[in-house]
Amino acid sequence: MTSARDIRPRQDDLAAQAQYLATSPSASFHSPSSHGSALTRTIPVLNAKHLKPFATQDIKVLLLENVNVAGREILQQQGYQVEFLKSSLPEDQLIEKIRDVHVIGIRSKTKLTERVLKEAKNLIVIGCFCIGTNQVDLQYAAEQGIAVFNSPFSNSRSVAELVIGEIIALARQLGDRSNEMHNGTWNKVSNKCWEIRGKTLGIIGYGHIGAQLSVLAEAMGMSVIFYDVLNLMSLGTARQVETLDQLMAEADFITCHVPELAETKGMIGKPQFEKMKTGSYLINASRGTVVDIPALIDAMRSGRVAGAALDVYPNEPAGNGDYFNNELNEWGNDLRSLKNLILTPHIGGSTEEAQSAIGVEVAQALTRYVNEGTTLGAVNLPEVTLRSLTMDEPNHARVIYIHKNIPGVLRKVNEVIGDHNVDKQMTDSRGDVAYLMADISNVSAAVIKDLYERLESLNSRIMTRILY
Ligand SMILES: NC(=O)c1ccc[n+]([C@@H]2O[C@H](COP(=O)([O-])OP(=O)(O)OC[C@H]3O[C@@H](n4cnc5c(N)ncnc54)[C@H](O)[C@@H]3O)[C@@H](O)[C@H]2O)c1
Ligand SMILES: O=C(O)CC[C@@H](O)C(=O)O
Repeated sequence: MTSARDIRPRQDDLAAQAQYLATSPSASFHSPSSHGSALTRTIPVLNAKHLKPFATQDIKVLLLENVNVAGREILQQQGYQVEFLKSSLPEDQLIEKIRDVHVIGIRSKTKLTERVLKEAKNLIVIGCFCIGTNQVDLQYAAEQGIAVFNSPFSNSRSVAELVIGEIIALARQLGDRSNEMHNGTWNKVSNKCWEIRGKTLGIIGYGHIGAQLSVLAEAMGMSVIFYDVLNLMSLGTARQVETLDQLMAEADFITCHVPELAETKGMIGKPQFEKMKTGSYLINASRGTVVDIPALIDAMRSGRVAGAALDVYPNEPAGNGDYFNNELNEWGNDLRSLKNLILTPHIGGSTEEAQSAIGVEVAQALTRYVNEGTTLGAVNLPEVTLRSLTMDEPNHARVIYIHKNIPGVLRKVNEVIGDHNVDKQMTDSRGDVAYLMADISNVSAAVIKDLYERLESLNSRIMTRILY
């Protein structure tokens, strides 16, 4: 039995359910991941009972944007109905599809706005198979009781390696020399081509990617400075600077690794370019809104910026093809006309290693959430977990009550569950939303139905699920 959102309860009695669970195909769920994924955050319980709130084949999953096969397989092995599409969908088609599904998996392109999520009447969980979660209205999702998971660092190394490659490529004008050779021109020059040894790298945003990059850059003889809103421990001999202006003025190479936020929108614009040293370089592999591209074009034309690498853009196509044109971004042709400018199609995290690690990590988080209600790693709900029920506890039920964080709720919930034997319980809140999990023993199907209906009738209710 689960939420009022219309996933219907199985009619089996509990004994039959236990029998079904014992032979469930979900054994892979507890197998260890080779990439140290989120799974390692939970302690596996021997003889754990796999809670299945409903026939797994009734769970509908929509995967967009070519989610990696490793993730797809984990969801398919659960018995869920998995629909897979290579690209994202236009909003009207997305709304049509999302009405029907319980789980959606996306990457950076699909925008799950309030308008889209309003139509998602059955949705219980969103998986962002990437780092960024700016494409989802996290607050609105939380208010609807929809959990959101991502993969916080599985592609960080891939991005850091790409940036290292770009620093050298820009310093040596590799893109231009290669283009010339492709066009039959031999142009053997050293003018304004540099070693990176001894140069200063300025990192904006010293999180997972920025810190990884810092270590790699120092290993190649660069000096590293960084700017971050948080006061952070510097790795190696890197040095935190106090202002963005200071970083812009000191660095030879500047690279952006901040999330898309209201405060980071247009954070590198005309005033910042004017602070840069003449002949310095800019790299952006964070989000397309962080750099003002017309201002970059001006700075490159004036010679202030000697080269740049862009991996992300304010508007990106839904899928692969001939779409990077002026219709998408009006400055496209101006950008293409510039020398020593590396343009890549948002591939910072696109390596085999990163994509399969992300696939496994996010698919496991989704499976754990659907089957056990565990929110560890959720980016918009409080992190709540209870140790797994075991096969020796066949008549237990797990109550999950997602509710508004208002005074007096726990008293009312305890009036409902307090007549039963509550083995364990955990509750936590995050902003306006709270998440309660309680394991109750010796319950019959009739009791479960009664508990469910009483919790659903409370005015604090956002979503009730009972797993057994
Ligand atoms: N190109 C790609 O394929 C690709 C791949 C992965 C991530 N990304 C993007 O890169 C971003 C950074 O990734 P991460 O894993 O390093 O994130 P992170 O959260 O680990 O680090 C971000 C850092 O930015 C800092 N920050 C936030 N706002 C800031 C501001 N206004 N000024 C200065 N610093 C600020 C934070 O304090 C934090 O230290 C992601 O949010 C994502 O959008 C792109
Ligand atoms: O794979 C993607 O679409 C996004 C990659 C990257 O920007 C991320 O946020 O992890």
